[in-house]
Amino acid sequence: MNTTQERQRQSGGRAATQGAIRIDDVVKVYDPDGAAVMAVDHCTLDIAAGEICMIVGPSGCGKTTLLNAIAGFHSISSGTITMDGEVLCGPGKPKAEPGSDRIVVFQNGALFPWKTNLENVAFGPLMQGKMGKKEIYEKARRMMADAGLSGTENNYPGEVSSGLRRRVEIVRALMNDPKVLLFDEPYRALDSLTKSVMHEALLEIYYKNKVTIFFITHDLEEAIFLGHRLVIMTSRPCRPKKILDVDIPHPRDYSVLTSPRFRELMEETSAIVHEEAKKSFAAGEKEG
Ligand SMILES: Nc1ncnc2c1ncn2[C@@H]1O[C@H](COP(=O)(O)OP(=O)(O)OP(=O)(O)O)[C@@H](O)[C@H]1O
Repeated sequence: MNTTQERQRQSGGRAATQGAIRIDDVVKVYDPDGAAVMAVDHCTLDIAAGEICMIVGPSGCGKTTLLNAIAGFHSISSGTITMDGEVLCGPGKPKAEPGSDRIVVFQNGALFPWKTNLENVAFGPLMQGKMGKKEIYEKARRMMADAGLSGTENNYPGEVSSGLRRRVEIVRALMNDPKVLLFDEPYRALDSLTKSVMHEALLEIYYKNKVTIFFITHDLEEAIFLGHRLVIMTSRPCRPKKILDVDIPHPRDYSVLTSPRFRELMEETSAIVHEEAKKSFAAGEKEG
């Protein structure tokens, strides 16, 4: 079975056909004429369409720098990033154009508190003006229903639980039909019980939408639970130190956490993560 078929099997059937990201020999040096901070060091990584790719690495290693390069928020110094074979940034074009095909999901606090959940979800497409208002609201209601948000359409974000708010934030991003969702440690401050609710919500929404997910985390358990693949980065400057296929089939639920394979994968990876964290600590990187 090839990798795509395997991924298709693992993700529960229908495979995504768009949103393949290739990071090819990317280097990023901040302030090259001054302090010259090298954040990314000849990093190469292929992410398949519809893959949940978890990026794990110590504080300050350069994970967000990579995410920002994909999103088009920052330039790269050399190398190339492509999406579905098209150059996002590379030689002669150091910075990608930000676009609705790659959306950073800002979790917690990014909703307009004075708009209802439905109005928040419909906001982006309404502003873009590419679809009719009726069509947008129909789509918004349908996507909210798919994400378990029926009945909350007319509530304001402050009136629903934080779990439901975060679902609204993801649905708002998905309204733009992105190929890739980018998450930068969305659940870092949450206790493990709340996190587990968030993880299940994210997977539930993912199984219906199958976009590519680039997800940064410090939390190894979270990474193995959610990801098709785990990319463990070196301490700064970052590049993949170990890439691991998480061979636990999707759909997953919380029973996975106590399975022998999950524990094996934790054991296989925790020493590497710990080693890089120690290097990063010794180099004086601070908790971001
Ligand atoms: N605009 C900038 N100018 C100079 N240095 C920067 C800039 N942005 C980030 N850096 C440095 O680049 C390195 C990588 O930063 P980045 O935010 O990508 O790391 P990270 O792995 O996402 O960290 P964390 O997990 O703590 O969020 C850090 O040493 C950081 O201080």
